[in-house]
Amino acid sequence: MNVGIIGATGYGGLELIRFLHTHPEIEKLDLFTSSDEGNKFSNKYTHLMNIYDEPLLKIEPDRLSEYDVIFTSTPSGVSSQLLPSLIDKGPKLIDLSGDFRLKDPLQYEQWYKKTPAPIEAIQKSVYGLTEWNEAEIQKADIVANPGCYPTAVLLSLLPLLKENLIDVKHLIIDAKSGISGAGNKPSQMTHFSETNENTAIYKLHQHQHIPEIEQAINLFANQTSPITFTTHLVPMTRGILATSYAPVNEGVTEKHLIDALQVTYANHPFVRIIKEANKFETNQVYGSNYCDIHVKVDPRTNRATVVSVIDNLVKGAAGQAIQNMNVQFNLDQTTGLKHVPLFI
Ligand SMILES: NC(=O)C1=CN([C@@H]2O[C@H](COP(=O)(O)OP(=O)(O)OC[C@H]3O[C@@H](n4cnc5c(N)ncnc54)[C@H](OP(=O)(O)O)[C@@H]3O)[C@@H](O)[C@H]2O)C=CC1
Ligand SMILES: CC(=O)N[C@@H](CCC(=O)OP(=O)(O)O)C(=O)O
Repeated sequence: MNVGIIGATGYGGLELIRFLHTHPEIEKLDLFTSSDEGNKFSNKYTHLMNIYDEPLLKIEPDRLSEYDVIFTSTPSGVSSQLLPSLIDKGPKLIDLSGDFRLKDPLQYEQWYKKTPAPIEAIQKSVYGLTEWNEAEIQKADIVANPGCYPTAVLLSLLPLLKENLIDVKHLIIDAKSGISGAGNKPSQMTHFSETNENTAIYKLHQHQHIPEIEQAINLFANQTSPITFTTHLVPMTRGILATSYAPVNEGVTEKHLIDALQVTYANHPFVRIIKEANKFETNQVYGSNYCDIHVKVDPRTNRATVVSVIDNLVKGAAGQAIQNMNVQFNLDQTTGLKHVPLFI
């Protein structure tokens, strides 16, 4: 397969390169830039020296239809302009940004504060939460890869909501992310002296992943309710830990919750249900495409605590995007993604 990455110089792009480099079906991998045309990729990223020494390519929309797959790993508002004219023109399109995730363009405008993609393109896009939407992804010309937080949250909650085991109306989701979640463009929020020795809550009640999570809960679990979702920035590079709290419904025990998770993911190699967790931490999935989930019911409050961890750049971005590509091309989902987590 011939693959192009737009946004190759960003954090998501770098992870796409890392996994696609050893993917057995990739014959050609071209790296595109909007700001650094002609520069040798390894000048910028020395860890890829002798591996990707080719110059970065200029984005020429007319030539993108030559590829089998185009990944866009660009800030919001870029792929909404670039991809619509490529739909049905040959390449499978996989967008890592939020531009094609929300089905209601008004919601995109409200939460992203940007102009939405054309409605026809939004309608053709398929939400790429692989474990929950495989049949649609397989047929899709354009995949909207999920956000990092929604991936961690939805994988852990959907089985419980779908079986009506927990109460969505009283659901509270508290999530924490490493700083690479904010991309490689420095800002006041991500500056070392602002993040080191610090933990911050941000985008309170305004996070763009709130409507994405609500939309997916409706689509896959048939439940409609506004959710409470808060995000925190913690001083680490990678990782998301999402903790959700909800009352269990009448007659539901911890075993019911564990069974629902185990049954749902029995044939999904990247989701690991951890029954007994003396330790449960972001580092256990570092650098890998795993999502680990643990659940416990507190008998004193009758509330379930559901916790999940992912690497935001892998299962939360590039890894899941490649998993979706594998599905689109009828390959085993794990192709090119069998890396075990790094011990750090
Ligand atoms: N970081 C994360 O954990 C996750 C990120 N995402 C989403 O994925 C997307 C990429 O994220 P991330 O890699 O972190 O972001 P980065 O900021 O690290 O990288 C984005 C890249 O996009 C390129 N770019 C910027 N403007 C344009 C433009 N106008 N046209 C074409 N390319 C452009 C830049 O490369 P150049 O200047 O060379 O063109 C840049 O390196 C974002 O939408 C993000 O929200 C989703 C899930 C997780
Ligand atoms: C730590 C941090 O800043 N994380 C980002 C996640 C970015 C992302 O995945 O957002 P998209 O919906 O645009 O893809 C955030 O909270 O906005």
